[in-house]
Amino acid sequence: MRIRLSFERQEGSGLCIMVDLLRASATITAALDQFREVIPVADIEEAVKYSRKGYPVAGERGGETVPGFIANSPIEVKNYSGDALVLTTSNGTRILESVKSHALVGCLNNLDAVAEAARELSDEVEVVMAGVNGRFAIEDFLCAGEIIAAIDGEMDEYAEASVLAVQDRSLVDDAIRRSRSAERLEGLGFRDDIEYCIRRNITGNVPVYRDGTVKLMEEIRRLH
Ligand SMILES: O=C(O)[C@H](CS(=O)(=O)O)OP(=O)(O)O
Ligand SMILES: [Mg+2]
Repeated sequence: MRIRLSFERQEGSGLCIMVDLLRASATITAALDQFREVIPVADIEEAVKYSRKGYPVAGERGGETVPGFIANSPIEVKNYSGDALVLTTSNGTRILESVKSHALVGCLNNLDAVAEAARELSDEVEVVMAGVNGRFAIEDFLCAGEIIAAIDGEMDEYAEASVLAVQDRSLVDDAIRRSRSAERLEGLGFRDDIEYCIRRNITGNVPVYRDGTVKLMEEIRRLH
């Protein structure tokens, strides 16, 4: 298994895992307990169009919930259910929309499940850290490191660095809690989301982005 780590953009064209720990990856992973699919859209205007058609819509900019939308929050989405949830976020949904073919969505909540799915689907995987508006985000790097360690394969140097960075889980948790993203979210009243996002392996959900929509891997298998 060959594993490479990239920032913000998929470099290759095969299977990738999009990692946006705070919070798009966790929100999508949780939402698929409540919705059959999540439709990621890059801009608020597009989300509003869906909203006018009656779709439930979630999203934020800079962490602040768009007025009238559901928060980009793995905790808050659990209060809603339906066929499809439309989601627009500052980073994660934008990165998904730029993916060339298909992507798994990875976070700490589904760490082992997403690693196992990657091993099953391909002998080569690219982990893509979302970052924050073009800037490196430590929470995505550390989450990527845990996922890459769980996949266990031949790594490029960037991937290896991320694995070396996650040898001590309590240091990882501290760094995530002290991250710029966590500080911003805490200031906006989303402290519980940070604690939720840090939890490992609380779900077997493996979201798969393909053809503009995200569904559970088992749902895609059922349909094909
Ligand atoms: O809503 C979030 O947690 C972040 C906000 S920010 O861009 O880090 O300010 O968006 P996400 O797309 O989930 O990184
Ligand atoms: Mg983020």
